[in-house]
Amino acid sequence: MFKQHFKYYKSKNSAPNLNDVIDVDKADLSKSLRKICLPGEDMHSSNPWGLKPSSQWQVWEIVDKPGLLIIKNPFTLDGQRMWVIKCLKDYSKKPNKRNLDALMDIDEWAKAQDNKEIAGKLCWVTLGYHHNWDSKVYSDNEKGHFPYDLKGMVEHTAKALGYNNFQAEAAIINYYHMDSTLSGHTDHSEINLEAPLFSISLGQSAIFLLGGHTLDEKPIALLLRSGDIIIMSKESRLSYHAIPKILKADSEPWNSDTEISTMLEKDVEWHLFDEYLKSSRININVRQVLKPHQKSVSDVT
Ligand SMILES: O=C(O)CCC(=O)C(=O)O
Ligand SMILES: [Fe+2]
Repeated sequence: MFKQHFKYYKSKNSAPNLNDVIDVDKADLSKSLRKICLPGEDMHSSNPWGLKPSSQWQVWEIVDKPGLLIIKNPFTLDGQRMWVIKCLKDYSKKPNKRNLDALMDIDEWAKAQDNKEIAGKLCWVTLGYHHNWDSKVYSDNEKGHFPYDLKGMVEHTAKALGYNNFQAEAAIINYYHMDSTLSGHTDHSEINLEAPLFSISLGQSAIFLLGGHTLDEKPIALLLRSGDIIIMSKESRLSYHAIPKILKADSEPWNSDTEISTMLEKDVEWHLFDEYLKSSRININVRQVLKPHQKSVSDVT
């Protein structure tokens, strides 16, 4: 079931029909979505993470997939730009682990940008407890610094949803091009499988499939736009999911002309990032690894 749907949406020969794709911007699909009222206290105060006050967020649960939540782009224009720049320029530097390490020694995204071929080869970066792509096991010896800013933004978002004790301890940044896909998988390496998983989309749009605990269950398809945050919690935390297709964005909230960016003058390099985003999507996938009182992976007390 899951694989058929993946193949259908991935198909390059014929453009897939998007009628069944849940889109939070389409009122007629509202029966697929249930509005969530935030249990956390309203976070009015301005924050350093480029997020609008949580009283302005629109949060939905997918009716057929309890525990799968989507926050429709809660970022300001500058907030989106800030996270794009962090993902491309800061987090892609050593000593963070990157797929580029196996390919070349290059360390500056801006330098790599002079050479489009190199910039295009950046596929993933891991932060904090590094995801081990082979063993899929986290280890205390394979742990880097988890950026304070990303930790702050995700834990702030978690609190707004009522997850007061969420700890951001591991992240994968995925860099997609228009023909990239991510096949069906579950994320089950974390010791703490009760903690939700936070996933932030930037740049071009994507079709996200979420099925059940086996590949036999029919997946739902959800359209993810730049700025959207999905949360995989409860029954959906261990469900199969995939990205079968990257779609051209119907708008560019990272270039909104209704909001004035204060970064425009400051960041003369923005055009480099803007150029990259024209044909790319970035996903920040954040997990808690440890149980509440655990100090390390090896702490079994
Ligand atoms: O790109 C996405 O939205 C999903 C990424 C994902 O599932 C993962 O990194 O485990
Ligand atoms: Fe995943």
